[in-house]
Amino acid sequence: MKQLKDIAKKQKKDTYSLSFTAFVIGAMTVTQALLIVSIVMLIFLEEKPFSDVISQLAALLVVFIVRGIFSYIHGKIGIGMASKAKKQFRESLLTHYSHNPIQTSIKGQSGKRVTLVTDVVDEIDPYFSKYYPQRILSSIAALILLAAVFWQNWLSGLIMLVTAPLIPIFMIIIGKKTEKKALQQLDNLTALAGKFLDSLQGLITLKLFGKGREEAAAIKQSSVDYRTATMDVLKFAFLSSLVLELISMLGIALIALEVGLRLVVYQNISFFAAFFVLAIAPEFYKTLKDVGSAFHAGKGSIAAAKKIVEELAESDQTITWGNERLSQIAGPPSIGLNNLSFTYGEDHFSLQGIQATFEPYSQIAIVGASGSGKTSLLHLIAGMYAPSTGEVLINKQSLFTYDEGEWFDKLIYISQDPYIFSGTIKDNILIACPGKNISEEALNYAIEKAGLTELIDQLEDGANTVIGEGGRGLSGGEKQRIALARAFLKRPSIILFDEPTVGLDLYTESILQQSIQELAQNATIITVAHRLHTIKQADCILYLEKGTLIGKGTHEELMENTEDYLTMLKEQQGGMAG
Ligand SMILES: Nc1ncnc2c1ncn2[C@@H]1O[C@H](COP(=O)(O)OP(=O)(O)OP(=O)(O)O)[C@@H](O)[C@H]1O
Repeated sequence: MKQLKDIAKKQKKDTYSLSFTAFVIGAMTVTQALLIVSIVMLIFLEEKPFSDVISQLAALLVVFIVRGIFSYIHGKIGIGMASKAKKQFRESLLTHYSHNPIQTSIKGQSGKRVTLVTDVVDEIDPYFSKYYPQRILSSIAALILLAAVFWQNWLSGLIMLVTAPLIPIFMIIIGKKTEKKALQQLDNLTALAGKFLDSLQGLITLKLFGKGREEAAAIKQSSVDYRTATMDVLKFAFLSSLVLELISMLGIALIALEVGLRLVVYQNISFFAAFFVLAIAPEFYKTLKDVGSAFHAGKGSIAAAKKIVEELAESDQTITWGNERLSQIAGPPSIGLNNLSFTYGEDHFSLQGIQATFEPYSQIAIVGASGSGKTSLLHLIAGMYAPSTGEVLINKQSLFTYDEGEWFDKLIYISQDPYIFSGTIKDNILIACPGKNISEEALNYAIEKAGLTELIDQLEDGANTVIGEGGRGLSGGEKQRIALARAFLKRPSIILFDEPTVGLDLYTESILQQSIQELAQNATIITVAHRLHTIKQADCILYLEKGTLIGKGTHEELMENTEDYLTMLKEQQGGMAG
């Protein structure tokens, strides 16, 4: 609630505009009642001709129009505030997610995140578009109406004063329950989104394992839970409307009784005052009732804001980069790993005290059994994770003292399964050099070097063929070659390469080896290596076991002095280690 209140308070101009429009609406409501009462009195009690009330009727029309226009403006301001607040929440979430992209993306939960950024942020809307403007309107207009009633008949004013607080008291009681239910509903919605996306992404695996029906049942259960939670929220909404309606009817009935008795039995009130009070009372209770309904919708927004704030508070390992320049340094820098340690969390896998130095233009291979921490080490060198202790040194200076953009300009990371974005082949290659003007020749050179020419020539739209989501699919080898084309276009001075473990086609294998050799002429290459060929030709091999660096040196050196290395190679390569 505080979060939303603060955002609303910051939009000062809008709050003042809302107060002004509320004042005009309140004043117009009183004027409208005065005009209606005087027209009725002139026509029915004083039996004046129609021509005598034309000016009042014209004034009434103007009041209707002014009230309508100001109500419209009031609503519009609320909608504007809602859109600003939603933009702010979306920006905070996107900044949060993009601050440390790797850390965020490895945790999965994409479905939950997409729902938070889209549907949950949309739930913020009613607070600003309904509740906040209505609260201002109701408090200002209700005061004006109350003052008008006190002016004509203090007793009716007193009844209003006593019955009116019942509405906010009831709102608070039911609001507490609603918020809990709304939170539950959002939990179920994010769970449903996560489950659905998960099943969609793993559809083929599920089908192959014959788990389609089971998964469909799980999704059904998830959607039933969401429906139940939604019905719970609606139950409270209906209950709330019913009680608000009852309170306002009770208030109006009491006033009607009091005015009727004084007019007919005691005859101590004028017809004008009685009629005026009866015209104002429904408007007074309506404005309070409206804030009650808007309050209910606003509670959903509070629950949504809580969910977003929780997400924003969840601490990712945020990395702060410095502003030392790297772009002036020609060629690859030296890379040092100084007592580097990292953990995914308490009781999780950790890398411990890695010590190594890589000279410029060297070829480094990281080897070890599956799960020994090779990819994690590569991520640490890339600056995607922050080490728990120790540091990565670039030209003897901590990596994080450098400018982030300049560091990522210098390196390329070729993962085992390069990500293909929805777009053309050309777009997918050009992402290697964002914002740069790349000539056709340079692009064609990269395509040729990556062995993509033949594939592109076969396609009707050539490099403009749409791939990725919504487009043509690509094989694992073709994806690898797209990643290589990115590298040729970028010409990085550091290449981090997670060698594919799955067997690639022979063509891609040979292209991969040739390309890496060519790229290596101008770069330092650090490879998570699985192929004996890569391992053998490395200048330095880091051999990892359960997150610890067990051996370091050339293939021959490790063969000689690290027994586990030999055993691992024999197991991996089927006895061809020598
Ligand atoms: N986000 C994570 N949270 C917790 N543990 C993780 C996370 N990512 C990886 N791990 C664990 O860290 C360990 C090292 O993983 P890593 O991917 O670095 O190994 P690897 O040597 O590259 O394995 P492979 O050769 O099979 O790819 C594994 O036990 C893995 O389960």
